[in-house]
Amino acid sequence: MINVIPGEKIPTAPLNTRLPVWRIPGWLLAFVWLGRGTFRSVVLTARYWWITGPAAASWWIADQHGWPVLAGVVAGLVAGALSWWRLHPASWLRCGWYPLVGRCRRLWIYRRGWTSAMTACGLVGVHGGERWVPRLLGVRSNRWGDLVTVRLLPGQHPDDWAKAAPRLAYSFNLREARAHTTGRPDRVVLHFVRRDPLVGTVQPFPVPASPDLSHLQLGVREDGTAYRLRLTGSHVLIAGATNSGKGSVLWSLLRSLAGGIASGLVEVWAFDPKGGMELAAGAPLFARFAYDDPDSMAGVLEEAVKRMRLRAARLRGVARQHTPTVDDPLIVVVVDELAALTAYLTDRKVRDRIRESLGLLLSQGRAVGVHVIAALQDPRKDVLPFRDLFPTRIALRMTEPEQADMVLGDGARDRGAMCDLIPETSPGVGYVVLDGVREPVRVRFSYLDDGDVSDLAATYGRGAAL
Ligand SMILES: Nc1ncnc2c1ncn2[C@@H]1O[C@H](COP(=O)(O)OP(=O)(O)OP(=O)(O)O)[C@@H](O)[C@H]1O
Repeated sequence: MINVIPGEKIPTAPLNTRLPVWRIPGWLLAFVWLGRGTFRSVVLTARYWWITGPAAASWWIADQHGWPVLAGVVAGLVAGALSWWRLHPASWLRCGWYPLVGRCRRLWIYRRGWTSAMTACGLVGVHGGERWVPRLLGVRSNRWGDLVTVRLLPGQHPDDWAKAAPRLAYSFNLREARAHTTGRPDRVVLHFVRRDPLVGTVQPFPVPASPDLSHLQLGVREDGTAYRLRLTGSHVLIAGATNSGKGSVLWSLLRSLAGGIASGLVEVWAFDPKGGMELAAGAPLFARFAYDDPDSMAGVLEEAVKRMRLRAARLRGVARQHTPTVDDPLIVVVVDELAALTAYLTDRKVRDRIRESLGLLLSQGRAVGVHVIAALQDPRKDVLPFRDLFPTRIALRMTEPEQADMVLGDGARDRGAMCDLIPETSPGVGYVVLDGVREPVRVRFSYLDDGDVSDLAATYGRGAAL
């Protein structure tokens, strides 16, 4: 029997030639090895100049001037570093300490275990019978973690690294890591978390007198920097299981707007279908406050739609984006539990009225300064039509792995949004997608206790409850 394979055969070797046998003398081999060894030593000396440079200088000083002089120079350098740290800690940390930590961790932690970690996590490529390990390009450290830049191998995608990131973290004896894309398509940055800045409660931030609607500070990111939300031209959906801290997101947002509420530039219309439990303490901050009675909530929402339509008619042909003024303020519609209005209501007529109004506000409100901020416990299909109308989405702790994708978009969990793994002991921690950044970012929102909420209402409230 003959096997006939329909295809082109790839020759094992393009040209079969028999090479003559060369006899290489031993002295030539020794010479080549010596040359290679010298070249490698020079490369290593140059690469690790920050170790070889000071070592050579110390040796020279000790040789030329003796050990006491070397001890004096070292003491002087330590004193200089200490005074720099005392006088200007920020620049010392940025330009002195963290670069040194980054170099040491690159050498001692990442370089040492690199090949074994890459192999164990399936990131090694095989080509022509040889194994190729991705190149480690650099390590930058800060107070909270290390940013490790890596060059991708042909055929790799940043998603491969995002999936492997949790296992890489454990390979380097850390708990968390995330992979981020960079401006260059051949690189990824692995963010290894050494100390979690989100472990402790984040205190409320100072209230700006006039809120910057494109940079409202609501929390802290896992690299220790501030998380700022862009409300201009957006609606915000906050999803999370019960006790995940949805209230803290709402209150952080209301606090960041409080200066505008007091000056009349911002009007908050609050809806608390759970009977006013969550939002009642802030009633003086709200221009409208509807709770409990679905019929009255439907009425207030219809009023918001009317305002939006009048404003849209006024702005048509004049401006493409509304600018808030005291006479024509920004309207922020806050809904504490969206599904209670759109899915769980038994009165079908009222539910349809509410659905229609919300749909109109969400689809037409952004440009005319009417923004919806809604919290949601269960991001299932009942609220699906509305979910897609929220450009900004925040996913707190969830009960099911697939819920992160439902809120933040397909593939969000694979890219690092492990909402189901957020511990119950970390309320207010969640994931957000930032403008222009592919991978979700972990943040913790500031927490206002009952006293903070009452103070906020007393200081910035306008007292117009329905
Ligand atoms: N950002 C935060 N930092 C620290 N603790 C928080 C934070 N947010 C909430 N908590 C704590 O978690 C508890 C539950 O928070 P919260 O009521 O905001 O959750 P929720 O998601 O709104 O719950 P529910 O769905 O039941 O309304 C709070 O009483 C508070 O003790």
